[in-house]
Amino acid sequence: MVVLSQPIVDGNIAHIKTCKMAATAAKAVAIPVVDLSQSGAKTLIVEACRDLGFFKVINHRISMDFVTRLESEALKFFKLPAPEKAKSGPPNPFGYGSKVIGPNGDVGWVEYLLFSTNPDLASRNPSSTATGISLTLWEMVNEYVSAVREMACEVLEMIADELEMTTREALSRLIRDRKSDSCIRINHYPARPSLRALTGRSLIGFGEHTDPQIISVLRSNDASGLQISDGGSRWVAVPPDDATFFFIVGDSLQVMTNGRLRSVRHRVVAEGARARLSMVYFGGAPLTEKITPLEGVMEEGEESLYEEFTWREYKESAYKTRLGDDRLSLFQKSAQ
Ligand SMILES: C=C1C[C@]23C[C@@]1(O)CC[C@H]2[C@@]12CC[C@H](O)[C@@](C)(C(=O)O1)[C@H]2[C@@H]3C(=O)O
Ligand SMILES: O=C(O)CCC(=O)C(=O)O
Ligand SMILES: [Fe+2]
Repeated sequence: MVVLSQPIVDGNIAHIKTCKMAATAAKAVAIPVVDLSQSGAKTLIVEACRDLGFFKVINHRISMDFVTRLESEALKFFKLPAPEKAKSGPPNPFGYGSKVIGPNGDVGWVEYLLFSTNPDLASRNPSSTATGISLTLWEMVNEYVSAVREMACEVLEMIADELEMTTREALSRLIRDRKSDSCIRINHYPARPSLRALTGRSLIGFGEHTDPQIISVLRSNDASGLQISDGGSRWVAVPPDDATFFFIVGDSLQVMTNGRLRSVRHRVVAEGARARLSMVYFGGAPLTEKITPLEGVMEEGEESLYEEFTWREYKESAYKTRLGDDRLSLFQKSAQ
């Protein structure tokens, strides 16, 4: 028998949430575009981080040819038979996962690879020898992380500069640190063309959430699905753009700027017609680092909106929450 297409994620979808197609009808909000080669970039970045917590960059100097090759290599992994992929799982939290997101019962129409880039946690990544993950994929992911981290540092330095922090490196040093607790996730949302036609609803690929780290850098192929919250009750569809990188403000950056920059809720709706592949680098602080408003940002006499915590404390707390929970509210002073 010739297998023309294999079910990339196994059978039953009954437990995955759906949303009405109407909810996905995008409000016309322009996604801010920042040209990194322009002198006014830092002002535009900070404006976008205050308004939406989200923007995309052009003229970023990362080779798109390399990124496309990495994407094909990742797709080769996702096309492997399920038992081969399962050798790299279950995610704990790192490794291959299918439908299950995190440890607390969240599910979505997604399969993924999640790796830590923190050398101290490397032993928790799937071992490169027995997993179905090719050596080429490992090497390319590492090279990608280095390039994207550098771009994230450049952006964080512009933010520090614009907000008049004490040094340009006040933020970037945290993710340049050898002990930076960062990770990379490759998400694959298989195509499922019949669903929308049959039910008029779309499957939730990755439920709504904020990213806990400082900043996330997202790149996807040209399949749609990503939506961001406008801060109110509306979802804004983000038109895919495979030549750019999207930046997402994380909870830690919201705290370090005492709420000036805001972490944005986002989700992926698996629209079904085309498979979506996204790669997200999450830039996090070292585990022992205090996540607290930074000097230079605060006005005289201004108090922190948050209790003091380390990244380790925040991360441990985050991993006890469901994906859509408001994790920061647990640390908000007004909450007590
Ligand atoms: C449900 C969960 C998945 C998550 C850990 C958590 O308990 C809550 C935060 C989730 C999140 C969202 C952003 C990133 O994709 C992620 C890797 C992260 O750091 O926080 C995931 C976690 C995960 O998938 O393990
Ligand atoms: O796949 C995407 O486009 C977004 C995924 C995401 O938000 C995440 O992995 O945290
Ligand atoms: Fe996210």
